Amino acid sequence: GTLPSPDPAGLRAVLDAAVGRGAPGATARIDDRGTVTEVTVGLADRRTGRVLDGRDRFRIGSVTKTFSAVVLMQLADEGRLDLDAPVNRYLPGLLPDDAITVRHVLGHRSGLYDYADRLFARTVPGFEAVRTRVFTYRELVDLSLRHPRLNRPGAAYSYANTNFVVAGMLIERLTGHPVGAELRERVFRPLRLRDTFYVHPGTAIPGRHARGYLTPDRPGDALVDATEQTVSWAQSAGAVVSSTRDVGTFLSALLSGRLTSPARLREMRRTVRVSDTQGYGLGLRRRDLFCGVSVYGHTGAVQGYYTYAFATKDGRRSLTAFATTSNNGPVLDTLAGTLDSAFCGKPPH
Ligand SMILES: C[C@@H](NC(=O)[C@@H](C)NC(=O)CCCC[C@H](NC(=O)C[NH3+])C(=O)[O-])C(=O)O
Repeated sequence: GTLPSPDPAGLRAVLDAAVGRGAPGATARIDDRGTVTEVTVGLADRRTGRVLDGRDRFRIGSVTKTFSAVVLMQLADEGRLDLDAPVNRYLPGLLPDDAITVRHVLGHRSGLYDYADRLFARTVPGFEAVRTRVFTYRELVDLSLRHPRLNRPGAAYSYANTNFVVAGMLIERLTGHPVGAELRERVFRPLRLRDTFYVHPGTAIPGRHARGYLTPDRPGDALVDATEQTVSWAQSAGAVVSSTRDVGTFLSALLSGRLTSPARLREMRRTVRVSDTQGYGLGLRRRDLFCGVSVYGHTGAVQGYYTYAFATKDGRRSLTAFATTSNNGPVLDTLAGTLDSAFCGKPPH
């Protein structure tokens, strides 16, 4: 059916609230079959006072997981990957349990522990300890395997960055190319995503970008400029840099069936329950909004940057929003309101 019109005033109110709760800047872009609504509030750089621009690039964090999943779904379409095969068939001896399949990994049902929980138990020291470090995939998986698994393979949803590190290892093993090269060839170039880069292990965001500020755990402590980091702790789980326009283009292309076969797209959208209003498919989140619309995409949280990137099931309308802080629950919860403004229109009075 037809969606309510987007609510630009509501969108601005949400972004103003996010800035009011501690984000230096926030921006959102709705693309409704070519009709674009864009709202931007606050600063790109607190030191120089440069104001945020809707075209500024930023770190999309776990929205990267959707990009990595697309590469593996394409390999499945090409007959080079069996989603129900054990990961260990392609990466012998990697995981302690042959029963963990590729599908379990892409749906966060492997039970593998999320090493990021340990790395970032103390937010700022944890970040400072890894911000210039370069990890191998194997080191990250080994960090996870030091801990007991959370569930038997396939038995439950338990989010872990480890799963999309394994996804990156699968991409490199199956193609013989680095993840960045596969993302460029299969997604960035075909869709002409000129603001989108897989940046690892370099720490600099290419071109004009928003600076990201990490909120410390202790209230009142100064924000930490987290813009430059290797994101080596995440890589194929979180290292893509992009823009609101490019992420919207990507999600619309994916959900309108331009990146995979219809069968693979159906598999990506087949979700397991995360909560009453949320599900997780393969590298894809589903959120059910109060107005009865379900949207598909991903959230992101990398030091200094929160992202919401979702689109309608057919990809005809997309919303990409980011705020230039992280580790700030009120900002993350506030930013979720961009979905309501984008897909549910004006709230019922
Ligand atoms: C949530 C999102 N996940 C991601 O984007 C991945 C890449 N990020 C994380 O797992 C959080 C790492 C800690 C961030 C740090 N937090 C702390 O350090 C907390 N002690 C921060 O907020 O910057 C998703 O999949 O939806």
